[in-house]
Amino acid sequence: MKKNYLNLYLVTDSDLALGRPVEDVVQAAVRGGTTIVQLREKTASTRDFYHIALRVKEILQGTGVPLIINDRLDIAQAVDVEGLHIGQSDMPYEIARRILGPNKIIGVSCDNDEQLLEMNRYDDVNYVAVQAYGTQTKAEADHPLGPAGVLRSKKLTRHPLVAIGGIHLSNAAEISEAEADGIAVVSEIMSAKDPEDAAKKLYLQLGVKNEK
Ligand SMILES: Cc1ncc(COP(=O)(O)OP(=O)(O)O)c(N)n1
Ligand SMILES: Cc1nc(C(=O)O)sc1CCOP(=O)(O)O
Ligand SMILES: [Mg+2]
Repeated sequence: MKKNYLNLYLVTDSDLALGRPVEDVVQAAVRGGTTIVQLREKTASTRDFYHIALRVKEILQGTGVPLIINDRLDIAQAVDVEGLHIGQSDMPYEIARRILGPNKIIGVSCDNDEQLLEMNRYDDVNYVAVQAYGTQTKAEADHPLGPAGVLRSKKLTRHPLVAIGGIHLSNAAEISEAEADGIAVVSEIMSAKDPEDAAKKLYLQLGVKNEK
């Protein structure tokens, strides 16, 4: 896996893909510099999610871009992807780690300082995620921190930090400057007319942290 693999984190949502197959958007986004992809398909059936994951895994084969599954430990295992993203209502971290083993990436969403500090108990968390700004994409996301709060979170956590929520071309640089190790986006890439170009432009906002 590449150093700085968290830099430009695409989280998918087929419903926002303007009718295009999610794998086409992923492929274009990776051409544009996306460094990690999470399949987040909240409305897909288990069978559909499984088949999308197989297709996206094939597309990412040989690119060095890890594939992460949102929420679904069973699908992460069945497709043997690189990792799993869990939040505070999902499988507890230590159970997911025990089942997936030491070599998989596991990222954990933290909605407040207590949850960030709780994750500091574990050496092997690969990253934590916090909310940057308000977003239309996830109705339940209601804890935006802004750049100052992202910087504060970075100082509280001992793990790499990903910021997500309302990140677009116009504000990606300020979140990157707030010492986030990665910025995660859904709509900015999934709903872009040209996802490759959208990823390229975002990548350029990340400055020196992108050195490989
Ligand atoms: C990179 C990243 N950060 C945060 C989330 C949100 O996870 P969660 O709180 O479990 O909410 P859902 O995505 O499951 O609705 C994420 N998926 N990815
Ligand atoms: C999946 C997700 N999680 C969030 C959180 O705050 O935990 S915000 C979010 C959606 C982000 O979408 P967009 O880039 O379109 O704003
Ligand atoms: Mg979740």
